[in-house]
This record gives sequence, C-alpha cells and structure tokens, in this order.
Amino acid sequence: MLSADALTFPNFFSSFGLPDVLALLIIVSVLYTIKFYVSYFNRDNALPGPLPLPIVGNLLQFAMYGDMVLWVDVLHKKYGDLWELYMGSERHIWVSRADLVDKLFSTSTKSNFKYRTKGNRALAEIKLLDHGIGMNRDLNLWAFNRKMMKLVMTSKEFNEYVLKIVPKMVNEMETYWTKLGYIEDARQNDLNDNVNTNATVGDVKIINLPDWFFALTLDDILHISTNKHGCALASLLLSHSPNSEIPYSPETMNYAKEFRDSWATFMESISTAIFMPDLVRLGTPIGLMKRRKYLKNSHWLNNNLLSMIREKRAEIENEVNDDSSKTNYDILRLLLVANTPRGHVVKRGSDETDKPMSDDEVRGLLLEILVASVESSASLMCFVIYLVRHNPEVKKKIREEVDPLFKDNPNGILQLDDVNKKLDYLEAVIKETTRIYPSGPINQRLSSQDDEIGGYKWKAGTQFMIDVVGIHNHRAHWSNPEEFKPERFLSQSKDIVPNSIQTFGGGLRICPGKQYGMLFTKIVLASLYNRYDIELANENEKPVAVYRIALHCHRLRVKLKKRSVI
Ligand code: HEM
Repeated sequence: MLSADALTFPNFFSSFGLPDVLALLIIVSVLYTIKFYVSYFNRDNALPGPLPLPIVGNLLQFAMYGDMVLWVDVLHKKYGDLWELYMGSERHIWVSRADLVDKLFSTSTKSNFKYRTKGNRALAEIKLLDHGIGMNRDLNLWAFNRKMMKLVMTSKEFNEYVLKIVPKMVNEMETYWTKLGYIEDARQNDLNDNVNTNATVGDVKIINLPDWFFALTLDDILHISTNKHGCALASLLLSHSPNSEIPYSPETMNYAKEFRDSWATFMESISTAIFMPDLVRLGTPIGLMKRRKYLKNSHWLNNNLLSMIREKRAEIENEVNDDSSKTNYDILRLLLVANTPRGHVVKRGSDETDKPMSDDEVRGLLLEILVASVESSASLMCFVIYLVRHNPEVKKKIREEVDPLFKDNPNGILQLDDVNKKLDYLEAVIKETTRIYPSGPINQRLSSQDDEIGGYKWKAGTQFMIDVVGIHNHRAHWSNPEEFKPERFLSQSKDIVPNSIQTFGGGLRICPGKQYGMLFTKIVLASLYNRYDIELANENEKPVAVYRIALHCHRLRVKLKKRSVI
C-alpha cells in the first residue's frame, strides 16, 4: 500500500513496488475491457458474429481454426448472409449473398466503394501502396494505370504476341516432360482414349502438377511482359535431372533464379504485410527480421525492374525503323510507347496533358502484373484438371470443341477468333471451376461515404468483406451448388443472378487482366486436353489448396498419358 507521504511527486513513483504495478495493470485492463464491451454492445447496426476479445478481436478464434476460408464458411452458415468479425480492433462487415454485393460492385464513377482497403504501413514499405493498381489509393493514378493496362492487354499486337509465345512455352514444358520420362505413350501400351481409372500399364511417373503450372505461368508472364527468360521450367527440369541439356546459358539461368527467388520473397512479403499485425511486425525479433529481409528484397526487385525499363527505353530509342514484323510486343514495350507517336494515346484526366508513363509508373504496373497473374492462373488450371478428371462427360465435350482447332495445325498456334469464339464450352468449364475454387475467395471494399447496405446505414470508412465462397455456393443463386456443371455458364443460360459468380471480381475494380487470364488458360488447357489424358495419381485424393493472397493449389499429383486417338 502507498503511504500518505509517498503521494508527493516524485516520491509517488519511487515508492511504487511490483504489486502496485500489477494492481494498476489489472485496474487499467478491467476498465479497458468494460469500456470495450460497453461500446461493443452499443455499436451501431449490431450484426450477428462471434464475440470479440479486447485488442485482438476475433484473431484468436481465427488462429485456432487455422484456415480463413473454411472458418468463414462455418461462420456464414451460423450467422447468415450479413454478419461481422473483428480483426484486431477493426470491425469487418461480411456479405455472403449476391444482392448485398450489388452496391459494392457498382460500375458508376460516383460509387462510394472505389477503395479496396485502407492499406497499411507494411504495404507502403514494399512499394505496393499508392503505386500500380490493386492497392493504389490515389484514384486518379489508379484509374489511369487501369486504363493503360487494359489498353495494352487488349491490343491486337499484344494478343497476337501471346498467341505465339504461349504455345512455345507449352512445348518447352512438354519437351522437359518427355526428357524426364513423364509421358506414357498410350499407343505403345494399347490403351484406348477413354478414362481408365485402373490403368497400371508401364512404369508411369507421378508429377506434382502445380510445380509445372507455376513454372509455366511465371516463365510466360515474364516473357510476355518483359521479353526476358524466367527459366523456371528449365530449372525444374534440372532439379529432377541435373545433367539435362537446357537452351539457356549459365548466366541467364543464374540471373533468372535470382529474379524468381526475389519474386517468391515478394509474394511472401505481401501475405505478411496483409496478415501480420504491426505489433508483431515491429515489436518482435521475428517480425523485425522479416521486415529487414522484405525491405532489402523489395529494393532489389524494384531496382531490377527499373533497369529492365531503362534498357527497353534505350532499345526503343535506338530503333531506326519501326519494323513491326520483327518487334516483340511485350507489355513493357507497349507501356513505354503509349502516349508517344509510336503507341496508343490515353488521356490522364480532363485537366492534364497527355504524357507518356514515367519509369516509376511503369515499374508499379510491371510489379502488379507479376504479383497478380501467376498464382491465380496456375492454380485455376490445376483445379480444372482435377474437376474434369472426375467428370469424363465434360472432358469429352472439351475435346469435341478443342480437337478440330488442332487438326492440320502442326505448330499448335491458335487464332484469336478461334480462342474467343470457338471455345465456349472450355470457357464455361473455367468459370464453373472458379465457382467451386475461386481464385479470390475473399474480396474487400471500403466505403468512402456514408451509404446503405442490407437495410443498415453505414458510416464512411466501413470495411466490407465479400464472402465469395458463400455466394458461389448459395442455394438462392445455384441449384445443386455442390455439383460441377459447366452448362450453367453456356450463353443460352440467361438466369444467372448478377454478382453470383465472381471469377474476376466485379465493379470498378474488376480484374484488368481478365481477357489475358482467360486467353492464357484456354490456350494451355486446350493444348493439353488435345494431346494428353491426365489422370490423378490417386483418384481419391483432393488437391491441397491453401489461401494466401489467392487460392493457391499446392499439391495435385497426376500421371500423363499421350492420347492414342486424336
Ligand atoms: C485467370 C487468371 C486470373 C484470375 C482468376 C484473376 C482474378 C482476379 C480477381 C478475383 C480480382 C479481384 C477483383 C475485384 O476486386 O473485384 C483481381 C484483381 C486484379 N487482377 Fe486478376 N485475375 C487473373 C489474372 C490476372 C492477370 C493475368 C493480371 C495482370 C496481368 C491480373 C491483374 C489484376 C489486378 C491489377 C487486379 C486489381 C484490380 C483493381 O484493384 O483495380 N489478374 N483478379
């Protein structure tokens, strides 16, 4: 106990013992807890949801559950279509039905939901906040960057370049599969073209498909965005067979490895920036160690992207004639020539003169492309392979569509019109796959003005979370949602509820890479279904999927068989 004499300053503190400190801490904690629950039980628009704890909110319950996507599914079933969670002290309003998303996905330029999140310091430190697109809070720059990306990625030059490059990449992957003895020749083994779940002929090797699809997607995106070699496929070949011959020099392989490692660390740093609270990031040795590593890595990656930009600028400036037949229309080139006499023109805004993009703006976009495209496309293709394998009728229909396009087409290059207009069924398969395995199972929108959602008035700054899995499986929108039925998405089906399928998100922030994403996945899948039967190593095994910033397919073990009859 404190004596009366001790109550004069500074004696007051010097006479403070450990029990007094503890008592004070307990009093402060109790008062804080009372204040927290008084304001919690008196909050505006009280929605159902798990009871939060002071400071950590519902983070402990989440940590105990482990998997965010599964946990959200359980909470949706328990609390209904509009509910809430506290991540730390931040209140999140979750929407699990399509009509509740309508306003969030408004395409009006007056929408109150143009922002994704408030962002945080960790994202700013790795140069993702207020650059590029996804995390950009400068709405003028965001709109301009989106327009530039869309313009480039939907241009004729770029699409023709993609049609040429993707089959080359697929061929490279197949060459390595052949070298590694992964492809069983069904003709030699007298296997027919039908699904044969008991095929045990020959010494068939099992491969983990995500490893190859990630390497393919990474090599492809580096090539079409910068015209550089990623060498991820070649490196995968060497990891299985170190003495194999590859078409790249040791210098190219070394630099590509450094670049790929840096990209992987950057992807890890984004997840950490989103999910690790600042308290841990800045207040613990492990948090500080990670922060140092990520800052160093972001510096390296961004500097290397800037060097590629300067190199390409010099290359373009030194070109005497614009000989389009010899030009590689990679994204970097198209971005650099946009708003110059050699490229397309895009207005920056009503009061600004049109000008070309700065090196830093192009860097922001390139980084965004590398970050946003690989996981989504590669995982999506794995999930297609898994679902189709369990639905032989679907495979048959894919082949009926795909095979004619490769007939008398020895180099396997498809025409843009064919991919866009003659692969409707494959497109429906891709959409139905994303209904079951959405690339972005959780999406977000932040309100910038007071607005009404679900019959409640919400203040500006409210964070809305979109439960994409809940919506994609909602019985109000889908009959028998557990069934894989691509027919739901064929053009004659007019009864799809708006926003009940969010393959590429929706509204003003819908994926700007969606045309390219669809083009790439269609070309790769069409080529593979035309040439192979892809069987699961174990027909009862499900793909192992983990939620990072996208739904990531980690493991899907398959056997490859060359088709006997095409
Ligand atoms: C099949 C592959 C892909 C899928 C399934 C996919 C899916 C998505 C989804 C669901 C979103 C969230 C949209 C929203 O908030 O409403 C998104 C955003 C985005 N995606 Fe994709 N994506 C794919 C490929 C790509 C590619 C290839 C690129 C770039 C080359 C790209 C760039 C972006 C960017 C920059 C955003 C942020 C848009 C913004 O905030 O304004 N994506 N994507």
